[in-house]
Amino acid sequence: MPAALVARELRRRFGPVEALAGLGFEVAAGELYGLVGPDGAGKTTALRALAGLVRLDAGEVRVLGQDPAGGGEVRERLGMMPQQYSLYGDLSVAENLAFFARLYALPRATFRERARRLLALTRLDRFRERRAEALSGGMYKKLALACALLHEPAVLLLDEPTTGVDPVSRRELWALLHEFVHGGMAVLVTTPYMDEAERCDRVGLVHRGRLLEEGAPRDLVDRYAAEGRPGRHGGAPDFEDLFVARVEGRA
Ligand SMILES: Nc1ncnc2c1ncn2[C@@H]1O[C@H](COP(=O)(O)OP(=O)(O)OP(=O)(O)O)[C@@H](O)[C@H]1O
Repeated sequence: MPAALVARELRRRFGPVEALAGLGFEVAAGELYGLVGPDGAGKTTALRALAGLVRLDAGEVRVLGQDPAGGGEVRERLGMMPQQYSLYGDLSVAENLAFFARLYALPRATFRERARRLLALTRLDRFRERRAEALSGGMYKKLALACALLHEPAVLLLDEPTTGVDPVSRRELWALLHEFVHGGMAVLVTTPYMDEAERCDRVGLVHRGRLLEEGAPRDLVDRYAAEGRPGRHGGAPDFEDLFVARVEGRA
């Protein structure tokens, strides 16, 4: 089966900055893939390119075999949650969902059923009448995720979905993601958190617009440990040790 998401040799320059310098990776249906890297590594630019929102200097992206910049049907099968997700602050939780349902032209009965399920999953059902601007950071992100999932996309792109979210809500958000991935969704997530990287099926370590290393987090750490490197606390190395060593190695 062809990969749900393909990024091939992506290149993009912003003036003197080479944001993407040949980045490539693939994400299968039913896989949770994490792009991990320091600030400015090119993660957001890669995600936006996959959504067809960045003009590339070279390389190509494919979403379910199609070019997302071509518009049309594939856009409808794509969900995206950018870092700054704009909900309507003066609308309630329920009204925000209804707004996005109209945007996706969902039939009323379909919307009702999905909104009910998403509100239950995100545990926002008790807050359906609360205005979005009065939600906590974690609840706001969960509502954004619910809005991005309302049209049941086959592919989901999430840019640092848990930044500013408390540990309990972070855990809930990840549990939700795993549930959707079990259902066959392809999910690409960027994260600056090492513990989150470890929750992905596979991760790509991005630095200066390139992939330094890729694989299942456990395999990457095992490979690193096999090089005879100790962890920062003297014990076995973990993902954070690997990350710091790889990035510093290229500094
Ligand atoms: N529209 C733009 N105009 C100019 N420079 C840009 C633009 N978008 C990104 N860049 C630059 O490209 C580089 C990669 O940025 P990008 O946002 O993709 O990194 P990132 O890995 O997502 O980092 P962060 O987590 O800090 O957002 C950075 O140096 C950034 O300043």
